[in-house]
Amino acid sequence: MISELRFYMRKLRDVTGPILYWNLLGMICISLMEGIGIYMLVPMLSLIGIFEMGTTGLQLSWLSEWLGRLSENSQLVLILSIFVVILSGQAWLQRMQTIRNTRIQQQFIRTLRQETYRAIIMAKWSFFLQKRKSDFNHILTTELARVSQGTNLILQMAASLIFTAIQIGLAFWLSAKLTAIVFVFGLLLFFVLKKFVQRAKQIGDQTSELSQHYYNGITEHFNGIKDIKSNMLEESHIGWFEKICKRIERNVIQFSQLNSGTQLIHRVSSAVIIAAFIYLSLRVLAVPPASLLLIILIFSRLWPRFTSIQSNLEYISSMLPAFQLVRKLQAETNLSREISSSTTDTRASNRNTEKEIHPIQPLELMRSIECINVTYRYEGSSAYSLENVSASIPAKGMTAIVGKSGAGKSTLIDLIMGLVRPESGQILIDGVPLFEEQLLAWRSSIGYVSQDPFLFHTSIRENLRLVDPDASEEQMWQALQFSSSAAFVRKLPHGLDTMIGDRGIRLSGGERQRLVLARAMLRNPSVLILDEATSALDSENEQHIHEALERLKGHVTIIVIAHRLSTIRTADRVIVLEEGRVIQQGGYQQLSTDPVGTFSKLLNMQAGVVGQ
Ligand SMILES: Nc1ncnc2c1ncn2[C@@H]1O[C@H](COP(=O)(O)OP(=O)(O)OP(=O)(O)O)[C@@H](O)[C@H]1O
Repeated sequence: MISELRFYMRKLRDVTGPILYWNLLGMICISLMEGIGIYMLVPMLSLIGIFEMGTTGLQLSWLSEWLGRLSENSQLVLILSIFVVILSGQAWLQRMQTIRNTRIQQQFIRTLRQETYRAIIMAKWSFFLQKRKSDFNHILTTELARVSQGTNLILQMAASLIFTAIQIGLAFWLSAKLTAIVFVFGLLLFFVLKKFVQRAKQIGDQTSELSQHYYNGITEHFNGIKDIKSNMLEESHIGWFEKICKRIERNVIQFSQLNSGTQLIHRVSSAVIIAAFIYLSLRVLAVPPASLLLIILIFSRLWPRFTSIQSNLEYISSMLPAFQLVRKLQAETNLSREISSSTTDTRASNRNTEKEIHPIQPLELMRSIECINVTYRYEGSSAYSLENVSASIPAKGMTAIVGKSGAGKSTLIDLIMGLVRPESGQILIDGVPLFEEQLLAWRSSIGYVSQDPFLFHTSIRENLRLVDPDASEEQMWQALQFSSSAAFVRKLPHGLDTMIGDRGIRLSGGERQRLVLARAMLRNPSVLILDEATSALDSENEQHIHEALERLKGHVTIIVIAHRLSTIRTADRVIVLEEGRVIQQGGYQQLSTDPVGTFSKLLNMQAGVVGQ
């Protein structure tokens, strides 16, 4: 727990720099002023005649001597004026301090947010394969919000500690003996209540776990809403939701019970201690009433500070799991960084991020992509998804990868794109092994169109400009024409400015894929990889895509994961995969006429299905 706090305090200092020390200095001023303001009550009370400063044993004779030179009225006006000036100044400083605290907190949390987001997004693809995406959403929203709240509490706690130290100092000056007694009682209570702080941490752990559960659950439910509705699974999901909501409620109440419990103990003990003090002072020690008033004054200033420190400690402990989660995720992502040189450094990310991410010169594929004895299995899986795969993909030609579902087509593509690395074997680009250093250059030369194409919830224009912010209107229409999307985009209510995605126009799977194809082409890729949609394209669209690919042949290296073998009639090369192995490769004509080969069987099967 302490190491966690120390880590974040160090980070806070690194992020905010000297402003943090100014903040601490401000706190000291404020507490001094507050303390002086409050303890000025003593001379004021003595003026009113409630008690004699001398009788309290205070070292204030110089003050009373000095004041004695003024008339009684001037004394009162002077003291009250100083009182108002000090407390107003303190209020003004307090305001500045609050604003500075917010600045520090926001700067820190913004940095942490950017750092975490950057670290996640720069991680390797294999990292994402092992993680639930909703965990990232959860950490970037809920847990970071808790960290932000926790940071605020830490700053408050630092203020509280400084205030308390100064108050103790001032109180010591007024009466060392009394202060020491109050202080010892405070410390005693702190040790008695230590286990409450540990319990707060346990409740905080549960909070993190529950909110992660909640987040994952709702993300999954809304992703699968169509299945839920069509299979009438609403009730079971509502049941789950109600259960988790009740657990969250219980968790929050538990913390409130704990926190209010320690507050109660503090208050009750405060009443008991002060009553005991008064009794002892009056009956046993016969302390004069003026000193008694001073006891109450000191006690009433110090005790609430102890209470708030205890309460703050409990809150911070309950937030610590959020700090731990963020730190753990950052550590994991740093280990899974795509390229060791790509930075997650805060200062670097604050600079021109755009340039830092894209300074890469794309590669130009000239001869071929060769897979040599490539073997791969997913982490945690005992079975190989690809075993000893050797295949050749000629540059500027069209290569089709075919095979049944689960044969390993997507895995092979991921390896070729360098998204995952082979367990053994090599991928050669123009005869050169695909090393980490070239990875981004290689990937930036690839245009990839996935089976389930992704478009952002914004206009078509913005979606296209993602890959080339300077693309002209003409270039965009050319790309749309090429992917046979131009006709349907023209018919949309606002053409290129039509909003698409969740709350915009709903496009069909085929239309989405063609738009993503247009986007990929705007990038002018050296290699185009198309994971053909299994069902999204009707025969007319399929024909359009086929024509488009034909037009590209000879200029761009095309790799198609083909589910419909009719699209690849003109492929220069076909690679047939089965259970992670290459069982055939060659030209379309050659393989389709091989009567015993798997490819001709697949062709016959599809022809049979189509013919029915
Ligand atoms: N993330 C993963 N973790 C573990 N195993 C996986 C993962 N992704 C795929 N696999 C396994 O690897 C094998 C190859 O999968 P892959 O997705 O490459 O096949 P595919 O030919 O592309 O299938 P489809 O045509 O259905 O997309 C399958 O047995 C699959 O279960």
